[in-house]
Amino acid sequence: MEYLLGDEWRSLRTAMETKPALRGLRLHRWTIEDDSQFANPAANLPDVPAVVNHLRSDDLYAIAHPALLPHFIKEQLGKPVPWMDDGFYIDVDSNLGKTIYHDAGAFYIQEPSAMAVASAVQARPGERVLDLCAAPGGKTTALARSLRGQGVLVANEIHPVRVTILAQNLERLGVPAVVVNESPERLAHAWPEYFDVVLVDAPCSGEGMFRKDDTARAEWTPDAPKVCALRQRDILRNAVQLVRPGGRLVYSTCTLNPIENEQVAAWAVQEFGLILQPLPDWPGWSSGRPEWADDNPDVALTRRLWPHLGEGEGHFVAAFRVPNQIELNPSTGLGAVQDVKPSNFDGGRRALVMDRRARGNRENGPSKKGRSAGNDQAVTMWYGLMDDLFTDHPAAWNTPVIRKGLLFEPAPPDLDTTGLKVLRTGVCLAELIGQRLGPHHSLAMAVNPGILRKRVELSADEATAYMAGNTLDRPTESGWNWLSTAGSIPVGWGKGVPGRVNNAYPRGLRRSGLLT
Ligand SMILES: C[S@@+](CC[C@H](N)C(=O)[O-])C[C@H]1O[C@@H](n2cnc3c(N)ncnc32)[C@H](O)[C@@H]1O
Repeated sequence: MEYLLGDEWRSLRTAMETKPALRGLRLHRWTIEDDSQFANPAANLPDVPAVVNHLRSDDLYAIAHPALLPHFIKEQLGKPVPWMDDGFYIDVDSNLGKTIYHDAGAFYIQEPSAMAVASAVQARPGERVLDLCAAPGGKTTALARSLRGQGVLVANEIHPVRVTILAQNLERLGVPAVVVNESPERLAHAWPEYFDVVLVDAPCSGEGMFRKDDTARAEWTPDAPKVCALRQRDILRNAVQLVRPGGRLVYSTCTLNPIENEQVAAWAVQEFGLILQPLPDWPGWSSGRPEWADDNPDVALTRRLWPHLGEGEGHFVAAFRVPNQIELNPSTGLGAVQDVKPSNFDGGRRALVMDRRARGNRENGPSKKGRSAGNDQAVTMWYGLMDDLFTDHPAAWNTPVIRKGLLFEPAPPDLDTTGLKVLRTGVCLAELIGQRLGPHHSLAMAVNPGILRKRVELSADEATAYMAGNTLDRPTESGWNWLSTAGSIPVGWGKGVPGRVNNAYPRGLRRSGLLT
């Protein structure tokens, strides 16, 4: 970096060595945009169904809704992160991660520069979006919020342990995504050209995280950038095949060297004919450096977030449009990875023209696999449970997918998941406990409150007791009740019996002493 940056190197070094890493959060279930209308705390909270309708036309999830932010949260929000709606800086010592609001998925704690990535994706309601390297889920949850519950969201993570952390975070934030544990290559074969937009938030050498993360520093080696760049090119080769003609591909890293940044972006332009798209100039963002790659002037459309120029850690983002017809290099060759000192790319490329439009997408109905008499009985119980819980429900819930005693929302009808390692096809709706069927915690976190028959709003102290696993001593309607706090932020299910509410909060999630 000293060689590349010249005099500027000293500022970067000082920023990395002497300034603390910055922290941030994104409000997920609250939004600040309509906050003014709730300026008077005595004013009634908005009626939930009306709010949901305001945000969403015909879908049934309620990821974000305007509600009064508890004081405790509001006073810990610093200045807004300019490039992310409802993104804020928070104190480095903030204890917001130890609150009931955190465990209720009301916000996601995310490093401010990392928020740049979802903002560059610009997912729109109704789009088909794939987050290809998704764990632990920071970007997936932001993408979900942009989609407002409309469209298709698939989150993939190749690592078998990290994918479960991803699934847990998506459950907590009520994100109804399909979650898969696959290699990009297998997905490229399964879902060619299915997505409007694919995000590759690539595994990288992590140099941008050096002041935040000791492990990133400890694991770095001089070879890391080149090794990572080969992997990044491999992932991109598959990612490109997942995007529909004319769709978008966003590539990001949290590292500083150009081998994994400008040079990968320039390579993708050369290799696949991708077209770099402009990205905004938010305060502290700067252009990518064509001279650190192949001098393609379009590389200046990529964006760098430098720790010494902006308020956040180091990041790189490139947004591409995928052309209508794509040329793939038939060799397995991922191309030579350049040294830091740029050399010219080999322009002569052997082209294999794939007519992407000829292949089309495969249509298929819900899988019949795994249906048995026991499953039919579970579905009958599920219909009874739905009548008990809801006044209305999405049509897809009539055909749940049943696996290992759990009932899931089916995958979107044109997304064929046969043969793939799928953790969930959508929200987990219910679980068999012995001979009985109960609503799953994921459903409590994702459901639109407007369709529920029985709801109980808990005080902050009651929510703390509930999340620690306690029974609530208060009368309520008998049977399953949906419990919420802080103006319809979900906390889970409780079963009403005379004089009290029995606790159905999953044992693995219980925590004592959460703050309010
Ligand atoms: C930078 S992290 C993703 C962070 C995530 N997008 C977020 O915002 O929370 C990169 C991820 O890529 C995964 N990964 C590693 N090797 C991979 C490969 N060959 N193909 C796809 N993903 C890979 C890692 O396990 C890791 O979870």
